[in-house]
Amino acid sequence: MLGPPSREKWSSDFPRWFDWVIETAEVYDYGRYPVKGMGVWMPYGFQIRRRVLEVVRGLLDSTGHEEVLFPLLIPEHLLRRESEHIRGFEGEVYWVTHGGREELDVKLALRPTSETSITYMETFWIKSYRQLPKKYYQVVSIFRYETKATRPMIRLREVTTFKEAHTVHESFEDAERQVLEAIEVYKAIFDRLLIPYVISKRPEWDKFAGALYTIAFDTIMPDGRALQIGTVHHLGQSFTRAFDFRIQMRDERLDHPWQTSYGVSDRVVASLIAVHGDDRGLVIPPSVAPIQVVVIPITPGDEEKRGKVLTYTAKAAEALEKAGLRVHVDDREWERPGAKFYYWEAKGVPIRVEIGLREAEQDTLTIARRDTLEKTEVPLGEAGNRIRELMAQIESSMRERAKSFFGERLLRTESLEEARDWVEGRRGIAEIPWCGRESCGLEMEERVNGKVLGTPWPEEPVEEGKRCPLCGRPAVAWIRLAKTY
Ligand SMILES: Nc1ncnc2c1ncn2[C@@H]1O[C@H](COS(=O)(=O)NC(=O)[C@@H](N)CS)[C@@H](O)[C@H]1O
Repeated sequence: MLGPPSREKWSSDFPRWFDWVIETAEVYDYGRYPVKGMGVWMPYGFQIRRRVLEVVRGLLDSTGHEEVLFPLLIPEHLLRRESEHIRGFEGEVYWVTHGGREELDVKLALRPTSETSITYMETFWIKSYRQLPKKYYQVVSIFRYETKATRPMIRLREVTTFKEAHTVHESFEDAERQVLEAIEVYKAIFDRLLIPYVISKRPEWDKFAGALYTIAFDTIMPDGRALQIGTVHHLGQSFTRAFDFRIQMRDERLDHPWQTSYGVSDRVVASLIAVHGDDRGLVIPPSVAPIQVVVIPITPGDEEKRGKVLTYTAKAAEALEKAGLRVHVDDREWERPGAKFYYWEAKGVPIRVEIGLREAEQDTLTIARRDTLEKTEVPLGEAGNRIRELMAQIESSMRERAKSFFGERLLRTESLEEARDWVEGRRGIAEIPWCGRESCGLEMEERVNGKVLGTPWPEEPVEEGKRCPLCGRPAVAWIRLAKTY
């Protein structure tokens, strides 16, 4: 074998690779639906999305979150209740102004996110600290009139896989504890999907509208640009004050409770596709692969031998299904084996099983793993266990490969020029010492020609003597910059 598939196109022209792979693997149809920034989940992609959401829901449900479902439409007066929030979203809101031929007397927003609608209903549901903490979440479509370049799954105007969690607490500290829990949940989600990330505290000038602070997860795309794949916000009492939401506190006082919110979106699927792909297509982690094993019979011309192969194929598929594997037999008559190999490699199926006359006569299976294309032959009787072991090996080698790729794209330097070359050169994230002042932070964005992602979370001390390269003051933190999506 020539070794694992190349990643030339995958890294040299990532946006085109991404468009190619989601179309070739029949994951997502983007660009043909006649509304900008809105795409269609096709059956295979919808299966991947469903399994990713199973991971997300599983981790939220097992940490005391309750799933809810709120209306899509938010009346203008609710959306405008929290001034910072509406200022942050003013330019991005879609409005509904008519019902049929009638003009509506109240404009209705398509939710850009749901802090306002959820806080409003919480004022009816929650009266006492005894009911806290409350942890709601929903998986919905949200709508944002994005003006930056829209991209499939990565920057949408209808974000179709938006998991938003909203929590209520009796104190700032308990909300802070919830921020930590949300970060642990997000770490678990991305670890399960083998997606590497850095966690940063967003700078004051780029936090979520209405939040006290924002903690963000960023991964790095094959072209060296960072992608924000999850965010956790401490909302303080911003929304509870705006909605005059008071409850009876432990000391009998009436006071405003404290909130957090945290979200992930279609970008989780986008980063799963991007981080693990190669020039042949998707490489899907076995745990979320819709099909884990595709069985391809290689039938000789002779009728009798063909029958032998197909009978054995059915027996093998049944044995693998009995072993609890998600199996698909590709017995399409009109496709040659080679074309089938490419078809299923593009779809990223972790394991391919080839069955020809030899396997049928020797009661064996030839197994090819998608990530490295390596082949082995195993007796049918051991195949279930061997494939399960192989899938575990695939997960850990995919995790390692993603981690080492990511590690090579983090640079720590005291030189602004080196940081600029790194970011300009789409090499990834650069970290430089920072004095903590906004003016220097914004100046660095100019000089490095990148976006400030923030500072490491949890906070890391900066060694003695490190100075901000712009003003010379002692550095209080390393600041991260990168090209971003
Ligand atoms: N236009 C978009 N397309 C795809 N994903 C997006 C888009 N806008 C935001 N996201 C994703 O959604 C996550 C949460 O969005 S957010 O604005 O940061 N936070 C909120 O809306 C809070 N209400 C927490 S749910 C982001 O971290 C990002 O990964």
